[in-house]
Amino acid sequence: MKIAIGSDHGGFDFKQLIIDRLEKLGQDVVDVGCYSRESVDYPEFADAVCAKVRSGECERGILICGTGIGMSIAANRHRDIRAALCHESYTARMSREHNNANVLCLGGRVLGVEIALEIVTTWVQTEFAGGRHQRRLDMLS
Ligand SMILES: O=C(CO)[C@H](O)[C@H](O)[C@H](O)COP(=O)(O)O
Repeated sequence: MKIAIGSDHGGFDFKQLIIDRLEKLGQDVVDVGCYSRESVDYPEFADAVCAKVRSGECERGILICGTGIGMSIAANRHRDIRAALCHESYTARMSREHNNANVLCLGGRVLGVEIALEIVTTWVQTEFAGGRHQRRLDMLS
């Protein structure tokens, strides 16, 4: 699967670790930045990742900022983007099974590295369950 990933400075350190994990899982990663710890503005990177998902170039996206909140607010402003801010694996699994989340948001300043990598692994490996959940998603659009 092709996954777009982006962060601001608050998520920059996690981004490379997550890219490494995604590549180990056999995923194809498109990194839209940022590329240093210099202060930047999260909406720019949320927009870049969401554009790649909406265009179909990437199947899913991952966004990391300090808390994950700014990225999730920004991502969910885009039509057809279902962004899930996750702090543990159960929510990450449900965001895929029930919500067909196509963007995962994480907080680089609030999560431990191992928890973040576990969330990413679960989210990437979980499929949408469909059925009654599709009916509910249809109601959103
Ligand atoms: O948007 C956020 C919070 O909702 C992100 O966590 C940002 O990373 C954070 O606001 C950046 O803060 P900074 O003081 O400019 O480093």
